[in-house]
Amino acid sequence: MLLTLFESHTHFFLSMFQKMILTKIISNTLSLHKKQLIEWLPAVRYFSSPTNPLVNVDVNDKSGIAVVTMNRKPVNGLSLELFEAMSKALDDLENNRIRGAILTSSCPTVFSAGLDLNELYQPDKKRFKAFWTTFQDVWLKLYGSSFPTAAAINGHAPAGGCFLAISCEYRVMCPDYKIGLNETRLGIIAPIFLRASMRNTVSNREAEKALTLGTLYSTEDALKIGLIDEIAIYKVKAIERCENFLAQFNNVSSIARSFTKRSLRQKDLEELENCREEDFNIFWSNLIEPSVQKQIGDYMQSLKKK
Ligand SMILES: CCCCC/C=C\C/C=C/C/C=C/C(=O)SCCNC(=O)CCNC(=O)[C@H](O)C(C)(C)COP(=O)(O)OP(=O)(O)OC[C@H]1O[C@@H](n2cnc3c(N)ncnc32)[C@H](O)[C@@H]1OP(=O)(O)O
Repeated sequence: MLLTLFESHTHFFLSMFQKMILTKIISNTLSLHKKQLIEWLPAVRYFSSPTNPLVNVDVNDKSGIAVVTMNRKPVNGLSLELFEAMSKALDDLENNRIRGAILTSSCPTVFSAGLDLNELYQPDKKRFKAFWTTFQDVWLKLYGSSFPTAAAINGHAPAGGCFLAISCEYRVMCPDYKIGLNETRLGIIAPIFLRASMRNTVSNREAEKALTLGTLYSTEDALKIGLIDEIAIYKVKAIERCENFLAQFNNVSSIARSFTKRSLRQKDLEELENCREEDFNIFWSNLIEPSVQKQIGDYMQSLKKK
């Protein structure tokens, strides 16, 4: 109660100095360790991210909500550089204690086409290792973020695109697009952390069906199975609906919310934390199989011939 009041009334006005004093007073009063208390304090400093051409972060000073826009034309293929930019943006958001984040895309009809197939085809081991490790980092930071997250899916979201959306806590999608985890259709085995996000979103039975069949769902069918939460007619509306979802947390203690989220997702996060190297080794050895390489190469050709 004390904390909720404290958060709602001080959100915009505290200076860093006041925050230090308050930290001292409250930590003395409640006999809390300073690090624990800092987690409770509201955001007081908003920022605009230094421009990165691949990821734009726009924080609304009033709501404290950040819109994170992926901007790698033509289809937001998830390359090492895009993952690095996302990883950095997620660190900045965490450090600046924003109220929530909305992930979206600047491509008019594609949220993200998933992993950049050029990273998977005839890969160089050193680069692929950096790529895979950064992919893992992005998932750990997005799925485990202390702030609430939502995805405004303004276009197709196959494979890695769907994976980013389901790592968020809420999804609003525009009509007439496709979303799903189609990895098995490409001869690729969904990695451990991707399976965790899917199980956390739809029922275990739907997750099993969707992953083994590699189904790409229409927006309407995705809503039916709970893969998305709402449909919005176009991107601006999708962002608005995500903002409405995030605004609901204004009346909830941020410490209670973030601890609860963390405890629900902890097992999945630890599962990957404990086997990052093994996860890489499994994927690397599968990826360089000649049959898998041929399948990826043929698939890339088929996309170009369209
Ligand atoms: C056992 C093996 C272990 C291997 C481990 C590896 C990974 C495992 C786990 C990870 C999970 C994630 C996996 C993935 O994400 S794999 C990527 C899967 N993605 C797809 O299947 C989507 C492919 N793309 C499309 O279906 C369509 O492009 C689209 C997204 C529906 C958009 O259609 P649209 O008509 O608007 O655009 P185009 O198709 O004309 O595409 C424009 C342009 O972009 C190129 N392109 C498309 N997708 C990708 C991509 N993923 N990577 C790189 N390039 C892509 C396409 O070829 C066109 O290029 P052009 O030169 O012709 O302009």
